[in-house]
Amino acid sequence: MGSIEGNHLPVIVRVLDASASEAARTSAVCAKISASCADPILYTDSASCLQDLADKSTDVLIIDLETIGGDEALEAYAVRCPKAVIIAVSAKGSVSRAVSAMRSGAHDFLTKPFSLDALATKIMFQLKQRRPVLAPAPVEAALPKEPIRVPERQALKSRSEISIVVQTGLDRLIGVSLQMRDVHDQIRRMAPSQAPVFITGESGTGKELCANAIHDLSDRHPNRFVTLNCAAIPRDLIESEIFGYMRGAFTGASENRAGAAEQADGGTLFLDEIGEMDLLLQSKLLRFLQTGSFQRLGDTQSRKVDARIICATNRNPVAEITAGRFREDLYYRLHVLPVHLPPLRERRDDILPLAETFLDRYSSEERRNFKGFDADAETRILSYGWPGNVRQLENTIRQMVVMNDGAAVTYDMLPMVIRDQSSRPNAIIDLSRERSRVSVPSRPFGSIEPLWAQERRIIEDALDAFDGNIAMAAAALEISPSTIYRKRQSWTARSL
Ligand SMILES: Nc1ncnc2c1ncn2[C@@H]1O[C@H](COP(=O)(O)OP(=O)(O)OP(=O)(O)O)[C@@H](O)[C@H]1O
Repeated sequence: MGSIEGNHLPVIVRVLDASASEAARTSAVCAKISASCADPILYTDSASCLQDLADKSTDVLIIDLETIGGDEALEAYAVRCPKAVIIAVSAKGSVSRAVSAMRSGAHDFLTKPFSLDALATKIMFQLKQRRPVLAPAPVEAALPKEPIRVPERQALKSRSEISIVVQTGLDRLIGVSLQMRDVHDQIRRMAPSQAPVFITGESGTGKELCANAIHDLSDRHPNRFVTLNCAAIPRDLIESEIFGYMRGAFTGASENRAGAAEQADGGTLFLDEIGEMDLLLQSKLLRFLQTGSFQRLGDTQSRKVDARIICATNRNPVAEITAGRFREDLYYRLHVLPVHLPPLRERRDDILPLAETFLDRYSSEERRNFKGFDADAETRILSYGWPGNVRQLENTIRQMVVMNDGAAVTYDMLPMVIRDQSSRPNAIIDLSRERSRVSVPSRPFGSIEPLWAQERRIIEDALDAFDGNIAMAAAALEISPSTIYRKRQSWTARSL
């Protein structure tokens, strides 16, 4: 995104709407966003918009879904401007439409008629997520003193405060679990190096955020962080996207164009889903890594750039090498600094802090009043398996916020798939197995234990079964963690 890297270039806004008057009205949003905007570019037809998205820089794309033939068509636009903020608008708004548009690449959705203020708020929120406007600072100064910052549940910021918070580096990669503390630590150590980073982890575990954090904490942060998602680009276009092309190199190459490698000169090139690259292109990438030089498609001249490479995959790279789909020599070139992001189900301590952060974020954005989760909702959220990892958790919270309002998220607000855990046996932890590991303490035969003592025994059994992890014990007992804290206090009071 040309103007999104802290160099204060004007924001480039494109609006696609078959109705010229609607497009013109929408483009007036430029006057409302607190960033300097170039003259917005309006389109009433898809073809010219698609062409420009492929060839020219775009920071914000506002796109009418009826004009492009529905939310599924959105993907073709998103692929052409992977760094742009995309706001989908539609006269046929519904939650399923919004969710589907977001799945196809939109960052947000608005139902027509919408207010320009609402549109401006959404754009600014997304731009700030993407553009940490930082004064260049020495790396040490950029390092957060506290590695983890989780919003205090009771001390919610005001909406306006939340919307102007600009998070960078590790701040955005929320995690309090031991595993995530370890990841934060690795990121801090790897950031100053120039060596390639190889990030693995299931889809939605935060690989891109991790790559972003490494860039933000490196001395390359004043320059660009360029992402190329190899899975989102047709295989035969990946080469021209990475290395660029010269006019006439292929049909449709109407002008010379720099690829992602050149755009990332002095900065970081993030190759997401690298496992999707075909073998021929893998050998070109290897040559680029070995020599730092490459040729644009259709060019005879070699070019050199200085871009740090970070790549990510949700596949098992060793299995890919064994299967002959990934070059072993490329793997060893790239696999210098490995980072693995564990799935969310293996770091359950992160679930609540993440859920609360998303609740704050989307309540503020959607102007809702949520302050937290009630005990039942919290228990369900903590015990669910989250096969889609943090992305699924984020989308779930967002969907709940859009659909409901109140002070607390209740169990009934949870989507069916989370509530109805019996339909997804693998999605929940096997509590019976966990419980069977602890022996039940013997009790005197025939004696009646007071209720509080029975409760205490059950809760302590559960805590033992989960190595003292209160969140998991509470999830197993289907009570809120705060109930355990309260009960513990009452036992202490009894024994005084
Ligand atoms: N630790 C985290 N803290 C806050 N948000 C997170 C975290 N991890 C992931 N997310 C959010 O979850 C979503 C998915 O994250 P991201 O795109 O980084 O995952 P990914 O592993 O790269 O996924 P994929 O493999 O599908 O590309 C994003 O919206 C991101 O902001």
